This record gives sequence, structure tokens and C-alpha cells, in this order.
Amino acid sequence: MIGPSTRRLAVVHTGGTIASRPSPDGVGVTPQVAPTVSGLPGALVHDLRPFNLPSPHVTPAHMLALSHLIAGLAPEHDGVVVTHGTDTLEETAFLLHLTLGVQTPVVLTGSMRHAEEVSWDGPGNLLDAAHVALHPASRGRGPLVVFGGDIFDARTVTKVHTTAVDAFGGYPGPIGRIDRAGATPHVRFFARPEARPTYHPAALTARVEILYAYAGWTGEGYAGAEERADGSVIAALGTGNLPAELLPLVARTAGGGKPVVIATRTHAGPVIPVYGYPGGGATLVAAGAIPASFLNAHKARLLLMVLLSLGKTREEIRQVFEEGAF
Ligand SMILES: NC(=O)C[C@H](N)C(=O)O
Repeated sequence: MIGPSTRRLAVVHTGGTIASRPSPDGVGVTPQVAPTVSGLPGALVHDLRPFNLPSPHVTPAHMLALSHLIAGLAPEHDGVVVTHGTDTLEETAFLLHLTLGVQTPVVLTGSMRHAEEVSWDGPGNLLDAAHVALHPASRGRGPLVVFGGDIFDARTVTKVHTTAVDAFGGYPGPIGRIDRAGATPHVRFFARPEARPTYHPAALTARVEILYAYAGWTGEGYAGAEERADGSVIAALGTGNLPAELLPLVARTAGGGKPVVIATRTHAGPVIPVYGYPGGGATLVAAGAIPASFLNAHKARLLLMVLLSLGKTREEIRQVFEEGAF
């Protein structure tokens, strides 16, 4: 029976391993049946299935469509859970973080094992996500990722393992934790992410490519990306350094007005302009490149796509990255 204390939960299923089983054609594992939340008395669950994809097939356009869908669901629900494949889960979480301005908790989760494996982690992660989404303390913290009992904010969470059940981490780490004693959930938060601006692009029309730096890179692949894209992100070395050969290339692109954002392929820490040797971070910034702060390359790409799609200038984009307005 629906009463005044009935909590309303929307569960938006998008595919991933949490919806997967061995494929009927015998080739690997594919998304098939979305899981149902079990063990949540006193809640009215509204299931939605906007798409059913392995997350490597999820695009920024899907992510923005999800953001619009959730913006419509939020006022009518006490919490929203999104089930998602883990491979690009952090990108969807970050795009939601950038574009959703709702107070209603939005919690993403998934699984690392499919429904026919002995260690299927789908039901536990889904129930944890539901409890966190319906918990009053989750309100106003921005989109969250719940995995293996840890609660992460969308800005810093990243996938850290290809197969382990505790597949998510990031720097500086979880902002909370859910544990269950029998049917009773214990949700505890250690931190509240700062309020950040939200952005409202109608569509993600800008093209942004990522280049990955390595020892001995002399710019292979650079010119093609420069020509095709409206902006680029380089997963550079350490604090944001590149081989010397890249400095004139970056200077050419930035001088021509297309933003070049420098992220790092190192797994934690900021990009800062320390080094003055050719290709060092200080020389790249002097040549017009924009440091990505603490964002990894794929999150920096989404932010750059959002800002370019809104028609922001290179100076406005630099300001957003510099001030951490994301
Ligand atoms: N664990 C997973 O969900 C991985 C899967 N390849 C996906 O992202 O769709």
C-alpha cells in the first residue's frame, strides 16, 4: 500500500555486466536482463530501461540523454539509481555531475560478475545503491557511485581494476560507506563534496580527442587529431610534461585557437607547470595549453566537450579548469 511514508525510488537500467548473462550465441557475455532490487521493503520502485548496452557502447549523447531523463525523474522521486556497465561508468557519473543540478540523490552502480557466476555482486551493489539513494544524508552531494560498499563522488571516482569486485577507487578515496547488518543499512558519510556549477548544453556537438603520451613520442597521430577535433586532451607524463618534439605542435594548435588540455597518465595528482625544459609543463602552459587540474584525461575530455558545446572561448575554458569550476 502506498502511504505518506512510502519512499519512491527510480531505477534507471542501462545495461552492463549487472544486466548480463552468457550470450545465447555462445560468444562471451552480453547485456540481457536488467536486475530487480530485492530486499527493500516500504519503497515503491519505478524501473526504467532507456537502453541496454555494454558500457563501451555508451556515448556522450547517451550520457546527456540520461541526464535529461534523471532531471525529469528527480522531482517525483526520493532517490534515483542508475545501473551501468563499469567500463565507462565514471564518465557517465562525471557527465551527470557536470550537467545535473538536482538535490535528489543519484547513485550509479554496476557489477563485475554476471548473474550466472558464483560471486555475482549485482544484487548486493544494487541494494546498497538503493539504500544510499533513499538515505536523507545523501541529498545534495551530487551524483554518487556505490560499489563494494564504498561511496564515491562522481568527480574523483575511477575504475582501478579490470576484474576485482572492488573495482572502483580514486584519489583521495571514498566519501562514505554503506554496510548492512542483516536488513539494516548503515550509511555513513565522511565528506560532502563542495557545490559546483552545473552546465546545460543542449547537445554535445563538440569533437574532442585524447592523445596518450609515451617515452619517445614524437607526435605520431597528433596532426590528424588536431585537424579533426575542436579541442584535444593529452594524457601527458607526470605533472604534465611531454617530449620536446610536442612543444611546437601544442604551440601551433593553441596559437590557432583550439584548446589543448594537458592531463596526466599518472593515476593521481594534479597537473602543474613545474618544468621548464622543452615540453615541460611550464613551457606547454606558456605555449597556451590548459592544465586539467586533478581530472583524468577522459573526464577532462567530457568537461571540454561540454564547454566547447556551450560556445565558451579558450580563455573562458582556461578559467573553468583553473578555478576548478567543475
Ligand atoms: N563490469 C562491467 O560492467 C564491464 C562491462 N564490459 C561493461 O562495462 O559493460
